[in-house]
Amino acid sequence: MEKVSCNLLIGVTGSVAALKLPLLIQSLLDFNKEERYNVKIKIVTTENAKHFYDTAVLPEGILLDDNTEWNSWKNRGDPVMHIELVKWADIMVIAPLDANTLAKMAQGFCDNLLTCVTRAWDFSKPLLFCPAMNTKMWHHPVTARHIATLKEWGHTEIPPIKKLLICGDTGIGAMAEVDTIAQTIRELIDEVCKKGN
Ligand SMILES: CC(C)(CO)[C@@H](O)C(=O)NCCC(=O)N/C=C\S
Repeated sequence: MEKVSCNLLIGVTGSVAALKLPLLIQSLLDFNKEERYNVKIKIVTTENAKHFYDTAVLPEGILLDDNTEWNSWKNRGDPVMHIELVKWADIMVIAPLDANTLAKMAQGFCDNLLTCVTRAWDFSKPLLFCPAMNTKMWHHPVTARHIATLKEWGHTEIPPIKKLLICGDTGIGAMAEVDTIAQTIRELIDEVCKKGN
């Protein structure tokens, strides 16, 4: 059986939808239960995202944050983590992508590990993003402008859905369902990731 090896870089930002991170990671690791997949995952988190999930439920060593970057670079010659991560990744998926990081990406800001990765991204590789925000934020005119900018660059949106949101509003803004995201990634792995070990 020829295995498909794939390095998945998962970005997570400060929407309440980040509570779904452990579920998404488990869904992706479950691919490896099938003989044909050899999926490796690294997670790049923003500081705000950490408010919404429990790091203890994630596999050891999978989570990278701003401190990881600063602790790994001390002197000339040391690897620069955000550049190494761009080289390592075959696919990047940011789930959820909150309004703040969407704006930073669209404007080229890079003030943390996650936005430094996206700012140095290799556009020959797929980058998917799953917006998630309050529905009033979603409908603010700047959101469509930022989404359009990312799409112009060739990034792929997995669109938010309409739900009763945790603040009591009902409307578009909820992150796409984990199954939708996992299935989209699975199809992409088959398409872009190298065959062979
Ligand atoms: C949290 C979850 C996944 C529960 O189904 C869903 O409501 C969602 O994606 N919300 C993201 C929107 C958001 O950040 N709202 C913030 C204020 S209303």
